[in-house]
Amino acid sequence: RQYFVNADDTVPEKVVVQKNSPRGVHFRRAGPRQRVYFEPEDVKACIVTCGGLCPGLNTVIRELVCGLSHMYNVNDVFGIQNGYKGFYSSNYLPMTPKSVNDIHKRGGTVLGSSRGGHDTHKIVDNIQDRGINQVYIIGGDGTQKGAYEIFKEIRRRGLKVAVAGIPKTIDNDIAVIDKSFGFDTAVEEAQRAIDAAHVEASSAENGIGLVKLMGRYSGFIAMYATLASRDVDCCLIPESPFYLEGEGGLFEYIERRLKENNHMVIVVAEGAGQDLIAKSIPVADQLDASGNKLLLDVGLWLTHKIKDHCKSKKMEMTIKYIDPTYMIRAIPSNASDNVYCTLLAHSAIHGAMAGYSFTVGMVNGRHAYIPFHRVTSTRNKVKITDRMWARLLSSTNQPSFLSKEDIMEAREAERLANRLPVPASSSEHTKKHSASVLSNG
Ligand SMILES: Nc1ncnc2c1ncn2[C@@H]1O[C@H](COP(=O)(O)OP(=O)(O)O)[C@@H](O)[C@H]1O
Ligand SMILES: O=P(O)(O)OC[C@H]1O[C@](O)(COP(=O)(O)O)[C@@H](O)[C@@H]1O
Repeated sequence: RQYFVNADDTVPEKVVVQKNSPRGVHFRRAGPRQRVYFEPEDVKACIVTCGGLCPGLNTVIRELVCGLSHMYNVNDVFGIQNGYKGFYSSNYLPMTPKSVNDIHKRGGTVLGSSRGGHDTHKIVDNIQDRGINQVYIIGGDGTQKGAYEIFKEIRRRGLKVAVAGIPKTIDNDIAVIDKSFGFDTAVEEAQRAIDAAHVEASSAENGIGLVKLMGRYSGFIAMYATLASRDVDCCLIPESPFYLEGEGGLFEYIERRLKENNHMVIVVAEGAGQDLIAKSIPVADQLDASGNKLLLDVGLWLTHKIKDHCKSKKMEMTIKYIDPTYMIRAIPSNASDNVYCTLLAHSAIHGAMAGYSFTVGMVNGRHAYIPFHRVTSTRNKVKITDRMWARLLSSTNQPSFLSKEDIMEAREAERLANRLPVPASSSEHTKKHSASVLSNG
């Protein structure tokens, strides 16, 4: 992880508030001092939330409004309602420290959110018409891509406007940053669903509790919730392909586990096994308003598959499927996420007041300003060749579902992604594979 901070020439390595004076705030970075770019009395700021919900959205909104007012005496702050389209389709909502005082105790976002509706020109026209000069945008990777488009258009028009992206992702799939706000809360809340699944499973003969957790492309919540719980016997994530039938397959493991323990708990991330479902239920891909692929319900599919398998083996069993997705997303953030949200909001304010445009985030434990394109060009995923996944496998004792070739391919993909040299011990297979990947670009 070498990107942290100073990856763009407009981005300071570290900005620390040094002095709060009526004429403006001075900043210190590793080197020379910097005057603020905006005089507080000139600032007109707006805040928007886009994409799916995540615990902590209201805390970030609250801290942006209060931070601007308390740290900089900026009181001209507006909320954009219902995501990007709110820039041009609804009225702006004036926000004061008083009006946002209690919102962090509620889940969701007081501003509303939406998918789709990103029209760069209309958005920047409205920013320009209304004289807004600081735009705080809270959302996931799609939102940050949108923020980058807005920033580029603002730069093209030569406007004196700072765009600050605050990454939100309950899936923890945004690259570069250590973790997203709301993630801790989500893992904690997932325990309640896992506990319920465990109680149901252990109260029945051959009981199976199946819990689906979020994670379209990245299985972080499923992995951490499994590691935290210790009641989970099997965790399935998108990064680790699995199969049902035959030696080393999921059915064989289920049979064994039920024989040994009489019950079991399975956690599945929503993006796991999508290729298997598509093979058994061929349906055309559907997209949401933002262009994200709509996933098929792996929990429901797996429930039916397990039932059918047990029936064919004349095995009595009970399976209870729990999908707590929206319950997890909708709760307010916990104490540690509240602190993290506050720090993110404050960093965003300091950076914007200094005139920078960036995505803010914690990188290797330091608050950093990151160029938009660095967080949107890749996705953070669980590395199945890394020790965290190995720890999970040891903790659950589940099969890895991986062949030797799968592991070598995963290592090779990781090596190519990190541009590392071919290890001396690497087999001919790996060398051939890397040569073919390189020649295919
Ligand atoms: N490539 C893109 N360029 C511009 N705007 C985008 C892009 N991708 C998504 N958006 C906009 O960002 C918002 C949120 O995107 P979405 O993918 O739904 O959620 P998230 O930000 O959580 O990933 C939507 O309003 C969508 O139109
Ligand atoms: O709110 P919707 O449209 O049902 O979307 C559900 C999706 O939202 C998420 O909770 C978060 O997704 P985003 O990061 O794109 O907002 C995903 O885990 C889930 O697949």
